Amino acid sequence: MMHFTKFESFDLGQELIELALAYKANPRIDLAKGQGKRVGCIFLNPSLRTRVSTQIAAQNLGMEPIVLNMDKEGWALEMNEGAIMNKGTVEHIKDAAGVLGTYFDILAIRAFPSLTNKEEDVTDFIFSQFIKYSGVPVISLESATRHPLQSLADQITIQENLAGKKKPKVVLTWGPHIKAIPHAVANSFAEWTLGMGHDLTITHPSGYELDEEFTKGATLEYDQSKALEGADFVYVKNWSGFNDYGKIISTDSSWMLTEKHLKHAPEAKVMHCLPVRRNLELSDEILDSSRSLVQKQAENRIYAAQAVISKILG
Ligand SMILES: NCCC[C@H](NC(=O)CCC(=O)O)C(=O)O
Ligand SMILES: NC(=O)OP(=O)(O)O
Repeated sequence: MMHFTKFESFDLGQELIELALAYKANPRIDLAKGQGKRVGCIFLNPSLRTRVSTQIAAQNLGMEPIVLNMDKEGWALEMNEGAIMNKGTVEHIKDAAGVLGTYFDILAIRAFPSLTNKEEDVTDFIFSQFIKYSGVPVISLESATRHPLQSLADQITIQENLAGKKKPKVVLTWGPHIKAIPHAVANSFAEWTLGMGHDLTITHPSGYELDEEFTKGATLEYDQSKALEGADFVYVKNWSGFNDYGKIISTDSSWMLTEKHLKHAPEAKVMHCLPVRRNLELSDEILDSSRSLVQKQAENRIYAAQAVISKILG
C-alpha cells in the first residue's frame, strides 16, 4: 500500500480492521517499527480528532510526528500550473510539496473542498497535487471527496458492536445544519460500509442525492421513518447539495434524530464523526444515551491511523 486515500478492497479493509484491533489491545507492541522516521501532518483546515489521534498513532509506532497548520502558519499556496504569482499566493504547491517530501517519510494531508468549484473538488485537485509533487506516501486526513481514516474507525466501531449480527442494517441519515458542509464523510462512510459487505440504506430530503460513485449498491429511501425501521447502526451526517453543488437545500429540523425517530429501531446504535452541533444535527437525548457510539468512534481514530501508518511502513 503506497497511499491511503480511499477504500480499496474488502481484504485490505478487513486486514486494517484486525491490525487496528490488535493495536488497540496492545498500542505499543510495534514501538520499534517507525524508529527514526517522521510523519508530517499538514492541515489546510481545522481539526481536533484527526490532528491528535494521528500524532498518537505515529508515536505508538516510535515515529516522530510534526504538525503544520498550513492554513494559519504556512505561506499562501498557489495551485495553478503556470500561474504568474503577482497576487496573494506566495509559494507554489510544487515547491512546497517537494520540500515536504524531502523532510518526511510519510505525508498526511487535510484539504477540504471549496464547495464552489465542483470540478476541482470531485477530482481532489489540491490533495492530488501533494501526491504528485511530494514523491512520498500520502495519507488522507480528509480530502474534498473522502475521509478514509474516519471510515476505517467507523468500520472498526461497527465490528466491535455487532453483538452477533452477521448482516447489520446500517442507515446513513442526513441531519440538518446551518452551513454548507462537505460530502467527504458521507461519501466515505457509504464507500466503506458497502465495501465491507454491509446492508446500507441512505435517507435524506429530496435534492441531497450523493455522488453515485460512492452510493451504488445502497438503498435510497426518502422516508426517514421507513429507512430507520429495524436499523442496527444509524450514522448521522449533514452534507450540502451535490447536484446543486454546495447549496443548502433544506434545513428541516424534523430530520434531527431523537428517541421518537427510533421507536421502531430499539437496538439502534447511533454514530457521528464529530464535531457535532448538538440539538441541530443530533439531539442531546441521543448523544448522551447508551445508544451513542461517538466517543468510541473517536477513540478508534488512533488505532485506525496506527494500522494505516504501520501498513505503509511495511
Ligand atoms: N472532520 C470531520 C468533519 C469535518 C466537517 N465539519 C465541519 O466542517 C463542521 C463545521 C461546523 O459545524 O461549523 C465535515 O462535516 O465534513
Ligand atoms: N472526525 C474528525 O475528523 O474530526 P476533526 O475534524 O476534529 O479532526
